[in-house]
Amino acid sequence: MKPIRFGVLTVSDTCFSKQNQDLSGPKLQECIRASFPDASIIATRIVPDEKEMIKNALLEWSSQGVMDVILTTGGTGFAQRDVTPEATKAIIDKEAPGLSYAIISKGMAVTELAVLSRAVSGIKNKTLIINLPGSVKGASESFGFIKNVLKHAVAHVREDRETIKCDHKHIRDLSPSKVKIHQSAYRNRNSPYPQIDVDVALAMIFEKLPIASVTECVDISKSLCRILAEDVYAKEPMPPFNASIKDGYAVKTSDGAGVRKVRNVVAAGDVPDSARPLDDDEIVSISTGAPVPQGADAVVQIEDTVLVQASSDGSRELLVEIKVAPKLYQDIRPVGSEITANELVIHKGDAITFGHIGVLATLGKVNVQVYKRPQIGLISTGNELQAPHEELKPSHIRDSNKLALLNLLRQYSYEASDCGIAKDNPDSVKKALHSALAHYDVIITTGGVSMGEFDLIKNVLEEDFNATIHFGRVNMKPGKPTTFATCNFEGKLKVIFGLPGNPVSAMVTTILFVIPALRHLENSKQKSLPMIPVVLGEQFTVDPRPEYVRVRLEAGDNVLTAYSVGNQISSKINSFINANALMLVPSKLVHPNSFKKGDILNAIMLN
Ligand SMILES: Nc1nc2c(c(=O)[nH]1)N[C@H]1C(S)=C(S)[C@@H](COP(=O)(O)OP(=O)(O)OC[C@H]3O[C@@H](n4cnc5c(N)ncnc54)[C@H](O)[C@@H]3O)O[C@H]1N2
Ligand code: MOO
Ligand SMILES: [Mg+2]
Repeated sequence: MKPIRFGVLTVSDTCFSKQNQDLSGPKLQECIRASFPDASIIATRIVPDEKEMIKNALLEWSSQGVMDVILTTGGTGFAQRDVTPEATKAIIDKEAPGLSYAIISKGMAVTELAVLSRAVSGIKNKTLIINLPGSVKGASESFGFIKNVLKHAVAHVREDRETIKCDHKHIRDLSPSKVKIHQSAYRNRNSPYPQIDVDVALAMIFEKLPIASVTECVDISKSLCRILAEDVYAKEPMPPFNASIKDGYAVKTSDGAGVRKVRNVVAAGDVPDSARPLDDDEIVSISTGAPVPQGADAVVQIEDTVLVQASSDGSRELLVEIKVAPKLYQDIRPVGSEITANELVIHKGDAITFGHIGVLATLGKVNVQVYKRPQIGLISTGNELQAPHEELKPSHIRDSNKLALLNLLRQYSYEASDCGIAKDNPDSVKKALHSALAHYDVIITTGGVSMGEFDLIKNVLEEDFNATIHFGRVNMKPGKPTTFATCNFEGKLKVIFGLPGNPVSAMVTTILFVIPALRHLENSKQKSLPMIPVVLGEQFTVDPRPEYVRVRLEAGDNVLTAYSVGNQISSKINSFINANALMLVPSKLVHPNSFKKGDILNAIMLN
């Protein structure tokens, strides 16, 4: 469906007369942008509590066919001058009372005073008009109560049958999950998923996921870490003129050493007099970065000169002695000596660093084409989970995975959105996944992927979303039950990483699988994180599974030495506090004995 086009009309005498600042209008714009990122806000306006002026604004906006929704804020109360509902009623073709009813009834859960609203909603031409309260809190809360039905409402007003059909399918899809857990006595006693190696799992991810072909234009200031989708050429040479490398004097080498007349001063940014090239025995006082005047072919640094005569007030140098005979072109950066005009300076496929951004700024290129990134949603699962700010109830723990993973992703430059906490029952898992799949391309869940009767992610993905589970177990410690699946949701390929619930397992598998997958999806050349050799500072025991051990690397003479941060159990989230690397200790099946102090293994740097 085409993005929704909004108008926001603030109705207030005091805001109109500028006695008060309009806060509700801007707040509603913020709410619109947050809930409908691709929507456009066609117009905003402030009118006084005058029925005719409100009517005129609504009529003007709804007659042009450019606005789908007009939100009004203010003038819905019992005061004598509150006339927004009357103005709205006077111009609409049809009422849509359900919207106002929803606002009032849901508002009553917040404050009893919501019953005092007289707000009206209705349709004029092809525009839906909704009255919202005047307070910032009331306006934003009320918008929150109806925002979920707006898309569907607009589709109806536009008579967009395709969207309506699709929305109805959504609603059907939200029927209870097909997964039944009452016969759990007969559940699998062994995992049906083969335990594959990490590199096989990674190869499978790269094989199943497409690389980005769609690009978007971004401002260079927002392009850090993005993958460039165009070759960048220089329009102009750099430097654009012959520039001095030193503070000193622009001279003619043919004059050699000796006393010279100082003709004038050329500072950085000055344009030298091109009509009068430098004469013999003349020099020009010049700053670093200033253009070298015509006729000069070298710069002599001030350290190699002596003042011979100054003006009587000391403000100007008249005669200066050049002590050392200059060499041709010394201390001059010739035009184009760093970048030539039309040169290919940055290549398509590069990951943009601060250095690239500096070059782009130099070239005057303010926007660049980069590959589109997937939108990422994060779901925690577990009946035991509470939000970090909550007092712990018996048998509960706080959800640490959500914030740890959001920020781990951020550390690798990816932004993800919080898609809530699902309970360990099929309906709740289905609901959370459904809403995440509707909004995001890559969904990361934590918890619920192992062997327990309440580990439901894999079943719900298969049964309710017809997902293909490409792998459901990996030969690694921690992270064994890591699950990778794809599904088709409304014609789009969606990617699901079902990560183990144990906090360390979730973080390690994000580093090993999710970051490379995200990089692959955005066409990055560097997918997996590089491993570097490190020297063991102590003995490390071996496990049947290849183990990713949190270690502290200490820099010594040309080597990094690894020490364990202690207990490596996958629930111990604080083991990340002193760790700066993940070191791979190969499986006992490959290397039966412990690794000794001085042995060399490979590690991924964490920070
Ligand atoms: N019979 C078996 N049991 C288990 C196996 C197995 O192979 N056979 N594998 C173990 C391994 S290895 C792991 S890892 C865990 C993975 O468990 P799940 O992914 O099913 O996760 P949960 O059971 O939901 O939770 C595990 C653990 O993590 C805590 N948790 C969950 N979510 C969060 C969160 N958001 N923040 C903080 N902590 C969280 C949860 O309370 C549990 O303690 O399974 C083993 N079992
Ligand atoms: O794989 Mo689990 O992550 O060993 O604890
Ligand atoms: Mg479990």
